[in-house]
Amino acid sequence: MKIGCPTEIKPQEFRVGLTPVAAAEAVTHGHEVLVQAGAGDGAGYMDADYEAAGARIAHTAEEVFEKAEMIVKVKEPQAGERKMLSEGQLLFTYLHLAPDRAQTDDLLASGATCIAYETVTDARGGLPLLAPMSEVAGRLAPQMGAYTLQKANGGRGVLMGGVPGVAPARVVVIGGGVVGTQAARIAAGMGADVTVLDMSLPRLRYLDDTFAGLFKTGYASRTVTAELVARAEMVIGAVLIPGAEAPKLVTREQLSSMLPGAVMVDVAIDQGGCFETSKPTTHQDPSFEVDGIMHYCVANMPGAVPRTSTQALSNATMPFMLSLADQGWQDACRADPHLAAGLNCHAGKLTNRAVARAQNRQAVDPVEVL
Ligand SMILES: NC(=O)C1=CN([C@@H]2O[C@H](COP(=O)(O)OP(=O)(O)OC[C@H]3O[C@@H](n4cnc5c(N)ncnc54)[C@H](O)[C@@H]3O)[C@@H](O)[C@H]2O)C=CC1
Ligand SMILES: CC(=O)C(=O)O
Ligand SMILES: [Mg+2]
Repeated sequence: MKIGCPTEIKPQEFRVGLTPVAAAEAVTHGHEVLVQAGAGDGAGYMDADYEAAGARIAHTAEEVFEKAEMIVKVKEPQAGERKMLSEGQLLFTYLHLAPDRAQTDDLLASGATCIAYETVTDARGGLPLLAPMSEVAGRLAPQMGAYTLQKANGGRGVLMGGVPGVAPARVVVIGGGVVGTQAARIAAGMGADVTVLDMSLPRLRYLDDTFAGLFKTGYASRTVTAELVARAEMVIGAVLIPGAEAPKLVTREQLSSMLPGAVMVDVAIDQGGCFETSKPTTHQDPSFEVDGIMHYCVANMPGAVPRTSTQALSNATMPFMLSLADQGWQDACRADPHLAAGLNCHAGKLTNRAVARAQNRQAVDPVEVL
């Protein structure tokens, strides 16, 4: 199969869809790999590294999109990239379609087959292609939040760990999955007073058994959430209902009950955000203020550490990329229902129920297109 990897064009996105190691693996499997010139620069991979791995360098994104049967990327295709997709082409990347009607329209119109990293599942109920980036974003969230908490950056002027005789910052993490767990670990490591809220009792049990003493857990009822949010210096939003738009768990009205200069880090922003006042921001201009509360809502947080993130993402995507290339998408999805769960669009049809529900559209079962 001809596999193409274009340069990411989302603002301040320096990750790349294929590492030279992944390219070499695909070449060993007998595939042709075409990488856009400079695609790996931001992550520290030079064109020569890809050539040494057996890939060819394309001068433009147009060439990659025109020649490749499968496009491997990181971020959802931007409007200009969507115009270059063609019928029968396979796109393997993050999509986050639920809150993004314009992208959904374009992908359906292209006739391409689109497999979204974030809805591929595993046998333990996890999301194996979202998890590595959730680990990165979770570990970054307290770091970004702590910077935003500094007075000069609009925050309350509170140090995460406090100092002897002065209390640490109170941090509330809503959602105790991959992002939430990593965020809580780092925030606690910085010395903050951390509570993780979730609605899943098995998850709370796991967190309590594993991290007792490091951070506290709480059941995410509206009342408990509102009480803790009102007293927190930092709130980290980390909920997920796979494929669906994030539920709004902190309303605009609640902001007036919060500490002035408190910081809300909405990691769930790529699924629409879990605070009513969130809107997506970029690494260039990451935070904004509403009613005295700072909001950090960068939708591609792992792009800030592209070297770590590219390696972590590629470790997870490589086996799936290889089975798509070796078997073709239909046989690969027939053989692996967890990969089939990643199918979001095929030949103008929407194939993910949660996305269809979020956008009030019809979906067909992926099984029908296999
Ligand atoms: N902004 C960024 O750069 C990135 C964003 N993300 C996003 O972060 C979010 C979280 O991802 P993961 O941690 O991997 O998901 P996960 O599935 O591991 O965890 C989500 C947790 O939220 C809990 N939850 C669901 N509804 C809830 C509610 N109403 N109240 C409290 N808890 C609730 C679930 O029980 C689960 O434990 C996703 O939207 C994901 O797309 C992930 C990576 C990067
Ligand atoms: C998961 C995701 O959206 C990201 O890594 O940017
Ligand atoms: Mg994202």
